[in-house]
Amino acid sequence: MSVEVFYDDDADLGLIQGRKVAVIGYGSQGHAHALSLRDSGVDVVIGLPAGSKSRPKAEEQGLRVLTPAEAAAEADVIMILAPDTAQRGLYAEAIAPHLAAGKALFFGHGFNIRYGLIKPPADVDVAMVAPKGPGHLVRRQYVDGKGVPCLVAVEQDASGNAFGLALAYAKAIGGTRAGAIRTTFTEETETDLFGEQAVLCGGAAALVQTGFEVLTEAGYAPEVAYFECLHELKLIVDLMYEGGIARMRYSISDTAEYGDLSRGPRVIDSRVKEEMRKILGEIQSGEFAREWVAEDEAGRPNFAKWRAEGAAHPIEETGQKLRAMMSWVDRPITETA
Ligand SMILES: NC(=O)C1=CN([C@@H]2O[C@H](COP(=O)(O)OP(=O)(O)OC[C@H]3O[C@@H](n4cnc5c(N)ncnc54)[C@H](OP(=O)(O)O)[C@@H]3O)[C@@H](O)[C@H]2O)C=CC1
Ligand SMILES: CC[C@](O)(C(C)=O)C(=O)O
Ligand SMILES: [Mg+2]
Ligand SMILES: [Mg+2]
Repeated sequence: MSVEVFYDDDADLGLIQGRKVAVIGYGSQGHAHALSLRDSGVDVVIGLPAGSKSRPKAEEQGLRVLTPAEAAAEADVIMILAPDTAQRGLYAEAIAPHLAAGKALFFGHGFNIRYGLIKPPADVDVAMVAPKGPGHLVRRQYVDGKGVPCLVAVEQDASGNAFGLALAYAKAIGGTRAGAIRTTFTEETETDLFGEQAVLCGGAAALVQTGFEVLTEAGYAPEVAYFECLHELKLIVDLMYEGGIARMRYSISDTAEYGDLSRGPRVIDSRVKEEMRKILGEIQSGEFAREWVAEDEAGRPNFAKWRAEGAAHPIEETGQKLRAMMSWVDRPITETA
């Protein structure tokens, strides 16, 4: 099945330049969207609670900051870029009372719509512009005249041109420079959750930590283990990113390639694939969403415990020492937010 991809020439920037956009939240995605929308000539206002620690960051960039309710009342396109778990309460308190026919409600991820946590009225457009990359990269690419590919979806087309409006928004943040792919809220949500849990974040972090543990428990120096299991991963992934797995295999030695082909499937075996299928099933059935919402409502006890355990893993201390020797690597986490 082929996907539809849209580029700059397919999008009419005028559609979003003619609207007032409220960006609710000013974190990883929020700052990138807001600054790039503004630089694309769009009238932007930021919505943040009175005590939010993001307020000074937005104000330093010369953006106008209101409360979420004030911003939602003023704007006719409302992009929700607060944490997924905060969105349901935020929507009920600050956004729903200010939605009116003709307005548009936008998301950067489909979680709350896919799992029925937010149910917008029928007379507003509901769309998604989801960059396929972290917010800081979205902004950096925009500033460099490039873009991060986006997924664009429409859940509800009250105006008859919700997709055109979403494409215009994607253009304003640089997404159509790289390509905007049409999808659905369900496809974006389920694949995004699966990717971050099984491969990109959960899978990759567990693979790296486990490799590091096996080497150090066998008596090898943590510094050497760090290079082998974490540092060089970027170099290998960069090759995959540029030309796929085939390009990576072309660049590595024959010895590495034979080890890759003969041993890789033993590490990621049929048991791992079965577990990945179970994880996908939990996402599709809503089990993961229910678990995460309940964890959040309970004050995130497991999240805090697992986060602390991860931070205390010996690979972090080794990495901190080694990265201090690599001035070109130890960049601050955020540059613009
Ligand atoms: N991180 C990423 O790169 C990606 C994120 N997404 C999606 O984008 C959305 C935003 O995620 P992300 O950018 O990571 O979020 P962050 O955690 O980086 O930032 C959240 C922002 O929302 C603010 N905020 C918190 N609570 C509220 C509230 N009740 N009302 C208004 N603002 C609030 C925070 O303020 P404060 O500083 O005060 O906490 C902060 O400015 C999510 O839907 C996520 O799934 C999609 C693609 C990639
Ligand atoms: C991979 C994590 C992500 O899905 C992302 C940056 O795209 C997220 O939710 O942060
Ligand atoms: Mg993602
Ligand atoms: Mg995600």
